[in-house]
Amino acid sequence: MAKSQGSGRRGKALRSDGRGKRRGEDTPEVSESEQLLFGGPLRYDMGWSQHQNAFLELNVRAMVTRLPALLGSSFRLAWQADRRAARIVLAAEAGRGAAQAVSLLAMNSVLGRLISGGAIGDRLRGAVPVLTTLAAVTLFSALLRAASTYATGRLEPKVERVATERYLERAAAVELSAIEDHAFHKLLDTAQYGAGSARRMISYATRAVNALISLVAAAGVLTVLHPALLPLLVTMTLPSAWSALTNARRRYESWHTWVQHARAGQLISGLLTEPAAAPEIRVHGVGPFLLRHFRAMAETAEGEQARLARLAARTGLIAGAWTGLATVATYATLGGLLLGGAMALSVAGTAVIAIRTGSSSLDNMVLAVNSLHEEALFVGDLQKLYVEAAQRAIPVGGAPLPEDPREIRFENVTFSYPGESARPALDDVTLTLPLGRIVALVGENGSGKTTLVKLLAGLYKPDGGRILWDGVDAATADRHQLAERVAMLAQDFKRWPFTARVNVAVGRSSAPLTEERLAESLTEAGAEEVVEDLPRGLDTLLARNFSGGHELSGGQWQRLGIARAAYRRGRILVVDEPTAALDARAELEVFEKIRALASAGQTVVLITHRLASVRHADLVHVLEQGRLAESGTPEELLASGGIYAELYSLQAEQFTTPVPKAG
Ligand SMILES: Nc1ncnc2c1ncn2[C@@H]1O[C@H](COP(=O)(O)OP(=O)(O)OP(=O)(O)O)[C@@H](O)[C@H]1O
Repeated sequence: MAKSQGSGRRGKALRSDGRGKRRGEDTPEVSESEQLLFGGPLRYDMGWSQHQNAFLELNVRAMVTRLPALLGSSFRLAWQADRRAARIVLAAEAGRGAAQAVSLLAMNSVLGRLISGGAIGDRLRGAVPVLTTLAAVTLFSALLRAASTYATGRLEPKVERVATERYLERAAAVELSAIEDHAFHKLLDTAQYGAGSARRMISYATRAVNALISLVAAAGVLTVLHPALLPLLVTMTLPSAWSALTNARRRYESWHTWVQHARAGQLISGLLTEPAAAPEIRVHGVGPFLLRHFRAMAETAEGEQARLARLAARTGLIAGAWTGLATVATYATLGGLLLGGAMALSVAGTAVIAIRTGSSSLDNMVLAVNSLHEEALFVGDLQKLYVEAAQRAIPVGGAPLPEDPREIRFENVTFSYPGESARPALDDVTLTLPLGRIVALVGENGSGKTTLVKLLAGLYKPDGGRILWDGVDAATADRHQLAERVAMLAQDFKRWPFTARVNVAVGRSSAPLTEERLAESLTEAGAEEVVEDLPRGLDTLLARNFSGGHELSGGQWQRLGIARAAYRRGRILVVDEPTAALDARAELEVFEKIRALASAGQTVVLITHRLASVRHADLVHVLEQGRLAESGTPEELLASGGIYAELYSLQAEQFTTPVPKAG
């Protein structure tokens, strides 16, 4: 990656993973492994392309013109995080620059006195006051350096924390549709590097400011000594600036080209160690297959590193030769000025020191600005995310929803997921969910049941039609209130890697945890036994990968999930396939519990394929291909001989049809 200094996560990604064979130096091909994983050479746009060319356009002129903007944005980041520390850094760095100018002038005076005529003792005595000043300035500069180091050390983690917190806060506040949107997710991915970059920008900006001030000091002193000396400083420093920029640009280009390869390598190494893949890796012997691909990728990565090293060595040689020539020219000019009597020996001595200081400052500045520019690209992604996340945030406020609505009505609701699909997930659906009852949603796979409850919970907005809570349109309602009234046990509910207690109480994490409510919820869900069997009861960590962690079976998790939904105490309880992982006895028990919840006045919206369990529902809506096909009580639907009756008898037949004898 194009890191000019330090390692950084992006540099690491390329070092550990790599690149494939090359057609030419700048047009690398993609390895077989990469094609295997992503289905084609570099078609997978990683989102980096947003600033792909920004860095490639960078040259000495661009670097200089962009410097004020870069320093400005670093300062803004620092200012937002800690104003006091930002002021200290700025003042200390300005002070150090001034101290450097004073030191150079003092040095000139010391040399002048030492070289002048007279007894050596007198000359030394004459230099003492200036030497004392020099010592005081050096001490002052050291103190300033310490202050700057301390303040930068305080600033950096704060800047990163502020940026990360804002990133996470904004990411958590966007609509579900944004999280599921491929483009937004890509931005989320890219922007995650922004906070680290913001942190690094602080130290690079400090270095750049410091180098800039000492450069100005050295240049100022040189101009005072002799106007011909300034161009010499520039000539000596240009080669290293060119070499630093060329190498950085190459690394950046290489990283852009190989970022996907790096990700593929990481993906493979992750697969080899993750617990979820472990059984199949062992039983199906997938390990050697994955390892083979990993090795191939690592080898191509090494090849890329070698190529970059070769080019860097060549550039270094050219720059070294150029610097050597420039140095000879500089000293020859100084010699000429001395010989011609245009410059005193003491001035020449100071000039040599100033040129050395100035050229090392310029070197440092090039490196710092180079890195600053690169980090700024990633901070730019983060800022873009902030803006987009704010645009896609769940709205705050809205019309109040009735506390205890009598019914929720879907009126001609149509909804399609983004992307291509043959038909809408919900197509002109009109139905009613009377509150305080059990309403079952039934239908074949993909008929739109889960989509319907997601719309009910406000996770998506209808493309057409309305969802009315006693006449209040959910689209304009207060989303916070809407979520408050819903408890949801999704099909793929989250198995939080926390304790059993937290896994239940997370159902309402905004309120303080109450043991009484926890115990009630466990009873309502029939999950007491699950907890009793845990080695440390409710305090057992449910994350097998941690020491002391424990894993539950699918059915046990499902009971905890029901307990979580019960703990939430939402007016409407949505349960999507609550018994899929339960044994027959547990299933009966869970439906009993759900019935009990409904008779306590809670509305239950139940999605299940187990039609025997639907018999106890007050109302059944049957969906087919996104449309409402039938509605009624289970008895009415059975009597009408429609889809429900057909699915019901298919399931019933499974138990009554004799199993054909083998052979
Ligand atoms: N997040 C999503 N993005 C895109 N399409 C989706 C998404 N979720 C569901 N779909 C599509 O929407 C349609 C309805 O899916 P839905 O999950 O609502 O069906 P379902 O009736 O709950 O199915 P099942 O019984 O299998 O759970 C399907 O065609 C599915 O492919």
